[in-house]
Order: sequence, then C-alpha cells, then structure tokens
Amino acid sequence: MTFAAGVAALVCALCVDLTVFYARASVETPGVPVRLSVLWGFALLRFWALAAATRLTLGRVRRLLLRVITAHSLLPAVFETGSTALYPGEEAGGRCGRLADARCWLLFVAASLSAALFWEVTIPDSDEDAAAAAREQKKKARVQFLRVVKLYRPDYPLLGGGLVFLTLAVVCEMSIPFYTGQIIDILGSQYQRNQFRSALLFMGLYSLGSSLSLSLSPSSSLSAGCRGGILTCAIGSFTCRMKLQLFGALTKQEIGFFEVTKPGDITNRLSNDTVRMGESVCLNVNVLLRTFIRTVGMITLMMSLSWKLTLLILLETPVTGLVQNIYDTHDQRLQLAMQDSMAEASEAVREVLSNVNVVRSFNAEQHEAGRYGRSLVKTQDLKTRRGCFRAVSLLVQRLTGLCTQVLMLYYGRQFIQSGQMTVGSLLSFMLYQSDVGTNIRTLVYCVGATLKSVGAAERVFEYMDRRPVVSTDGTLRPDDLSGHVRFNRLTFAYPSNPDRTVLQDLSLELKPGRMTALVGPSGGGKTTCVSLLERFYEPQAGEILLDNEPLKSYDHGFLHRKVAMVGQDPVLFSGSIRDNIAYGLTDCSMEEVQEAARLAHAHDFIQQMGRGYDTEVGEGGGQLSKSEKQRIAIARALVRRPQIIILDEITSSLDTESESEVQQALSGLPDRTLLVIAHKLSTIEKADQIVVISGGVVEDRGSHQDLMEKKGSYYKLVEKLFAE
Ligand SMILES: Nc1ncnc2c1ncn2[C@@H]1O[C@H](COP(=O)(O)OP(=O)(O)OP(=O)(O)O)[C@@H](O)[C@H]1O
Repeated sequence: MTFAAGVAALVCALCVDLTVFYARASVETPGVPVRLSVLWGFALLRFWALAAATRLTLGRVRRLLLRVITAHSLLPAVFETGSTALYPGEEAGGRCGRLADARCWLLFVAASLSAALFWEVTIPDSDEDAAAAAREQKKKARVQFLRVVKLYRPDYPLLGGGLVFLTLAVVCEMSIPFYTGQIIDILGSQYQRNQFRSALLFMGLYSLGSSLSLSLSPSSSLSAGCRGGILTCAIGSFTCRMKLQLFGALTKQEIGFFEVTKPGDITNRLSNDTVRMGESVCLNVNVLLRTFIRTVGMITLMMSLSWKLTLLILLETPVTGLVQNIYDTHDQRLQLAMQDSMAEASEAVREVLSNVNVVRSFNAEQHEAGRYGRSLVKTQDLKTRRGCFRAVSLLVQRLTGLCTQVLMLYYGRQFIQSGQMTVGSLLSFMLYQSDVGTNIRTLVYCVGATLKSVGAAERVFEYMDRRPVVSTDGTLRPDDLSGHVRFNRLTFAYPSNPDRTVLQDLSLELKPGRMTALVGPSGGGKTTCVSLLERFYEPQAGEILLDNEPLKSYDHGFLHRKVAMVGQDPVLFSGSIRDNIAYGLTDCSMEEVQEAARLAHAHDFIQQMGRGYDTEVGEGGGQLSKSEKQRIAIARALVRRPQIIILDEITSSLDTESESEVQQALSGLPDRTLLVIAHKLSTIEKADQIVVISGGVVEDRGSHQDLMEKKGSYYKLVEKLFAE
C-alpha cells in the first residue's frame, strides 16, 4: 500500500462515514422500535459503505481494518440500544440526538480504535501460513479428541451414570439461590407461613440433592461425590487399557527407534501422558458439560428475574473471555515448556543413576550436578513466570468482576425503586451473578482446554500408531529349515547416525553344519552383521536370504526361535534361573530346560545352588558371576533348538576350560549353522570358514590354513594376536 493510497482511503472513508453519521441524525423516528430499527439499519449501511470505500481505494481490506470498521459502525447502535433499555422512560431522541454530535463521533472513533489496538496487541494476527497451520492443528486436535472419546467406549455405561448425577447436581444447585430470594421476599413482605415452609422445604431438598451428587468444592468433588467416584473408575480403567496398548506398540518397534528416542521420553509417555490423556479429556468434558448446563440455566433464571440486568452483566463476558483466553494460551505454553524441562531433569537423574560407576570413574559428579541444577533452575524460572502471569490475569479478572458488581448494584437499586424488581429477586440475581462470571470463564477455558488436552493424547497416539521400520508382518514358517544364510550385497548405516555407512556392499554365506568366524579390527562391522541377521535393523540396500527366502518374509516368532544369539554381555531378568532359560517360551518343560543347561555346561553349577533351578538371579542377574550369566544365556539360546546360533564374543568371559566345553557342546549339535565373533585364536582356528571384516567390507575369507598361506589381512591379524 502506498502512502498516497492510504491517504486517499482515509479521506474517502471519513467522507462516507460522516455523511452516513449525519444522514441518520436527520431522519425523524417516532417511537422506540422504529428508532432502534433505523439505528441498526444505518449501522449496517455504515459498515457496508465504509468497507466498500476502503476496498475500492486500497484493493483489499485487512483484518485489523475490518475490525475497526465493524466496531466503529456498530458502537452507536449498541450504545443507544443499551441506553434505551436501561432508561426506558427517557424522551425519544434525547440520547440519540446527542449522538449526532461531532464529540460523540470522535468518542466512537477513539473507542473503536482502542478496542482494535487492544485486540491487535493481545491477539495479533498470524500470517497466512501460521493461520493455516493453526487451523490444521485444531482439526487434528478435534480428530484426536474424538478418538479418545471412542476409546472410552467400554466405559460408556459408567460415564452415562456420571452424567445423570452431574445433571441432577447442577439442577439442584441452581435452584438454591432462587429459593433464597423467595424466602427473603416472604420475610420482607407479609409473612405467609405456608409459602415460607414450602420455599424452605424445596431449598432443603435441592441442597440435599446437590450435595449428594456434587461436593461443594471442585477440588474434593472427585473423591466425595458419586459422580466423582464414577469418573475416577472410568478414568482408571481407560488409563490401564491405554498403558497396555502403548506398551504393546512400543515393544514392537525396531531397535533403531530405541536408539534415537530418549528413554525418558518413552517412559514419560507411558506413565504420565496416558494418565493425563484419560484425565484431561474426561474431566474437561465433564466440567464443560456441567458448566454449560449451569451457565444456560443461570442465565435463563437471571433473565426471568431481570433481563435488563442480565444484559448488563453479560457485557462483562467478552472482556472476561478475552482475558481468560490470553491467560490460557500463555499458561498452556508455559506448562508444556515446564513439562519438557522436568523431563530433561529426570532424564539427567536417570542417566546418572544407571551409570553411576562411569560418572565416578570420570570424576564427573560436579558436571552432572551442574547439568541437573540447570534443568531445575529452568523449571523454577518457568514456574515463577507462570505464577506472575496468573497473578496479573487474576487481578484483571477481579477488577472486571468488581466493576460489574458495582454497576449491578447501582442499576439494581434503581430497578427496585422503579418497582421493576424486588429485594429478594435482586438477592437471587446477585447470588447467580457471582457464579455466572466464574462459569463463563470456565466455559471459555474448557472449550479451549478440551481440545488442547489432547496434546498428551497426540503424544500417546504418535507411538501407538507408529509402524516399525523393521516390519514384523512376515508369515513364513517352514517345517524344515536348513539354516543356509546369504548376506547379499548389504549396505547399512545406523538410524542414529545415518550419514556414516557401516557396511558397504557386504556379501557373506553361512552354511548349515558349518562354523563361520567373523574376525577383524574393532569397529569393523562384525556385530552389525549379527544385528542385521537378528533383524534388529533393516539394511538400506541388499538383503539377507535364509534358505533362499528374504529374512523379512519369515514369521517374527518363528525367526527368533530359529536364530538364537548369545551376546558379549548377556542380560538376565529378575526371576528364577528356570524363568530365564525358558524366557519367552510358554511351552517349555523342566526337562528341556535342564537339557539346554547341560549343553551349556551350566547344569552343575545350577545344581550346587541352594534352590537349584528355582534360585533367583537378582535384578539383571546381579547375583551371578559373568561366566555363570554367560552359560545361562547360552542355555536360553539352546532351549529354543535354534537352527542358527550366533555367539558374539561369548568366550571373553568364560575360562579356558568352560570355553572349550561349550565349544565342544556346540560343535556336537548336528547341522546347525554357527556364526561366531571371536578375538581368541583358539576359537577362530576351529572355524570352517573365517571372514575378515574391516571398515564394513569383507577383506579376506577362507579356512585358517588357506588364509595363513595367503598372508593377507588375516595373517596380519593373527600376528597381532600373537604379539598381544
Ligand atoms: N547402535 C549404533 N549406532 C550407531 N553406530 C553404531 C552402533 N553400533 C555400532 N556402531 C558403529 O558401527 C561401527 C561398527 O560397529 P560394530 O559393533 O559392528 O563393530 P565390531 O566389528 O563388532 O566391533 P567390536 O569388535 O569392537 O565389537 C562402529 O564404528 C560403531 O561405532
């Protein structure tokens, strides 16, 4: 917009506006209804003329300008309608006449500009993209909200019961002020015993109904009222279902997901967001319904007492709603920031507690304390800001409420004097009024909060709906699996570090009944090969074939029974030795467990333990030595009768005697495909095929004899091992 166009638009608008303003004053209007109709007609004409003039001169009307035009055009009509309602006795044209005064015009211009400025400062217009994003976000929130409501389906009977109590409570509660006013009127006028008694009786009954269904303070209503009890049950059962569903979805995710996602984030969603999602949606809907019924009921009763005073009171609503809206938006933003900062602090604590030995050995106590301290200070800062903001918004709301009360008392006295109201009805009105403001504020808050409360649900659904990158949809379960494995030109980078290729065009063959040893420098990619065979990750290029079928076409459970791995640092779960060996199997007999333990050379030491196979291993197998843990892990792999056995440096924690016994036992298993990662020459030598992997590529392959004669990278490696 050029400066000249702006000036032209302003001059044009001024001319049009003043013309319509003075034209209205010149129209003679007999009687109130005609006068008000003409007034509103001119208001609309003024709005249309101003909008058209601005559009013609500027090309388009910005939203801010449209707000100014709307306020400016409608203000005189609103003012005169209000004045006529409040001072019905005044002479027609008395006030309207004054409006055609230039001072009035200036007053309306100032008022509409200030209102638009206030709006602009408190709720600035977002740009088109941001507005579209906000609309999209609202739509998404609505969909998620409905999804939560649908997920509540098994609890609908409970929620229905809660709704009955809720309605009962609200209706009873609303009737009390009405009867209070009636009693005052009966006491103030000629005392009539029967009227007084029946009013007292109704008031007592309604109070009883109200307190049975709804406790008086909102904070205790959950535990005290019947409605609260029912809702608590519904929320509890919903949360339980959600936690189970989310846990199920999480355990299906690929390993890469857990590497790139912070454990704190996962546990936060599982333990807090599931609770918050059930609570916030259910409680917000409950409060929304309760407040809505109450507000509508109260406004109806207030209208029946005095519609003029009710209109006056309702003038407070837009201001209250606006202040509440601004407060809620900021408060929720701060609350989210606080949640993130709290999660950061608990993540820091969790990391230190689970790796306290590393922290100690690097003398990093101060550093960690500093990190934790910074997270706490950040949380505290956010808390303080939230508190200040709350105080300011409360102050504004209280002041608005106070002004409304003063106005209500002022006009109330006038209405009593003119006989339009009784003292009792003013008292009833005042009792309702004190509540109606709070209710409208709650209503505004709840409409926003109900949709925003699905923020927690959004986080829960994100994980619930996540399809694992490594699919588990395979169905193949052949009866006879030979265990022939081919790594076909694999290229792979870890999801947590996608720019670094760890395996490059790697091909490998593992034959049934043969032992293959993967050797090579540390970081060469041996464990990565094993992880891909276990389908922990999906390669970016190439594929692994098992009996000439892609690995991903095999049934998930079947594959993990047929391919068993024992890692460098086996993990045991708290429970008995038997539970650990039969881990994940539902149909495993004691004989099978013992047979596997014998093969793994674990039976003897298990027997020597106080409770044999029922001995508890402690958390993470903490009550066992590393070698014992290793042998139980081998038994856990063997009990599944796998066709492919992977041993990733298991011998590093076994003594020489146990090692050779385990090796012997494994080599005694007929037709099994054995893949071993080893650094000990004694283990490597026994392999039928040795594959040297370095830098993600196969550098050498063949038998020990062949490779030694070739004097390639394997030869150098063996020399190095000897030197060590
Ligand atoms: N989870 C992971 N995320 C990102 N990079 C990884 C991950 N695991 C391993 N790497 C990287 O991949 C490369 C190959 O690692 P890998 O564990 O396969 O080597 P390795 O030959 O088994 O070594 P070692 O003999 O020391 O066990 C290394 O550079 C390692 O840093």
